[in-house]
Amino acid sequence: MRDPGRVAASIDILERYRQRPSPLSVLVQDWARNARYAGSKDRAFVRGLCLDVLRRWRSFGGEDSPRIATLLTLKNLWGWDEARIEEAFSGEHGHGALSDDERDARPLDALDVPEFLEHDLPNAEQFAASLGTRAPVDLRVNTLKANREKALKALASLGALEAPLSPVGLRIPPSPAAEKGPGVTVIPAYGKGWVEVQDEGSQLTVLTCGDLHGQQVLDFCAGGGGKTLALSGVMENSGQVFAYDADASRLAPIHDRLRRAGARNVQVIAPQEPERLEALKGKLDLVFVDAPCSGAGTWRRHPDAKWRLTPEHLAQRQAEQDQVLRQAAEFVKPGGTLVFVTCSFLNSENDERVAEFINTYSDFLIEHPLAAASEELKERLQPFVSEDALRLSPWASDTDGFTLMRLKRQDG
Ligand SMILES: C[S@@+](CC[C@H](N)C(=O)[O-])C[C@H]1O[C@@H](n2cnc3c(N)ncnc32)[C@H](O)[C@@H]1O
Repeated sequence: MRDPGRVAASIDILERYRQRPSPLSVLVQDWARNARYAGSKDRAFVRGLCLDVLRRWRSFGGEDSPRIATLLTLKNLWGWDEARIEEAFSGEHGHGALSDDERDARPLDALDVPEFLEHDLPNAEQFAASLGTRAPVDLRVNTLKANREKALKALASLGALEAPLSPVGLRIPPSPAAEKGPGVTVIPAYGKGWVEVQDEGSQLTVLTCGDLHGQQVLDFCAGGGGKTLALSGVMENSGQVFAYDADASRLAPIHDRLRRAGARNVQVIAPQEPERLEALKGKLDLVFVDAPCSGAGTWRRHPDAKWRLTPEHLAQRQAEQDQVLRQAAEFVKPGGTLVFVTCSFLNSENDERVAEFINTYSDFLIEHPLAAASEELKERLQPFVSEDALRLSPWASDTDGFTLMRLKRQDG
C-alpha cells in the first residue's frame, strides 16, 4: 500500500473509534481482516498512525474530525511536508483532497486528557504532554533463570539497554511510529524464560517490598501473574506465594507462565476454591494488592483507553478498590504488611481509597513506601517518594504510572 491508502484506512478506523470507542487493536484487526492486500508493514503503519492521532485526540480535534486530527498528526508529529500530505490525501485510494479550511487547521488549546479528570490530576499539563510520547518496551530479567548480563547479550540485536531504575530491567527504546515494534516474544531467550515483558514501574513496585526470602506472601489480584512472577523471582523460589484472583479467566495464563519462568514456590488459588483462600486468613507476612483501576498509568502505551474512561467507570473502579482493600486486609497477620498498588496516579484511586480504608481499619497504619526497600533502591527512587506514597509516572520516572502505598498491621 502507498501513503494515500494507508492514511485513508487510518482515518476510517479512527472514524469508527469516534462513533463507538473500542480497543484500537480490535478495530485494526477488523480492518485487516477485510484488507487482504495489506501487509505487515501496512498494518504497523496504520496502527502507529492511529495511536499517535489518539495521543493528541482532544487537542487535534479528533472528536469532531478524525480527518483533521490525522492531518495535524502528519504535519506536527510526523513532520511530513506539504507536498507529501497533499499527495497522501488526494492520491489514488486517498481519503479525498484537502480543502483550504483543512489546510489552515491548527491544534486547539486543550489538554490531552479526558475533560472530567483535569481537576483530579496532580499536574495536568505535564501529564498530558508526557502522554503524547511513545513508550519503550521494558523487560524484567527472570533471575530464576538468567542474570542481566546474560539477558542483555541475548537481546542485543533488538537494541536492548539496561533500564535506568530497575536493577533487573532491560529497555528497548520506542520504535518509530510507523514501524513494527521489536519481536521480543519470538526470540529464544524469551522462550527459555529468561525475560518477561513488564514495564519498569511494575517491576519496581515488587522490588520495593525488599527481602522476602522465606516469607508467606499473597498476591491477591494476581491476574495473569505479572507481579506473581516478579515476587517469585525476588524470593528465589523460597517461602510461598499464593496467587489468587476473583476472576478465573484472568488467572488462566498464569500456569504456563510459571512453568516457563521456573517459578516453583507459587500456589495458584482459583475463586472456585474459597476454602483454600479462607485458610490463609490472618497468616500472611505480605499481602500484595495490584488493584483493579482506571489504567490511567498505561495511557502512554494505550491512548485509545484514555478516551474510553467515563466518570461511571471510574466510580466503579473506586468501589472495587474499596472492596479489594477490605477483603485483602483479612489475610494480613498482625505485624504484617499490605501493599496497595494501582497503575493510576489519580488521587481518587489511591490516597482517597487508603484514607477511606484506614478510617475503618484502624489497626493499619500508613508506612513509608520504601520502608522495606534496599538502600540502593531507596536512593534511586528518592525523587519519586513522599512520606506516604511512591508515585511513578511517564513524566517523572519515564515509566508507566504507578502509585504504591504500604499499610502496616499493628501487632496485637
Ligand atoms: C491490575 S489487574 C492485576 C494484574 C496482575 N497483578 C499482573 O501483574 O499481571 C487487577 C486484577 O484484580 C482482580 N480483581 C478485581 N476485584 C477483585 C477482588 N475483589 N478480589 C480479587 N481480585 C480482584 C481482577 O480480576 C484483575 O485481574
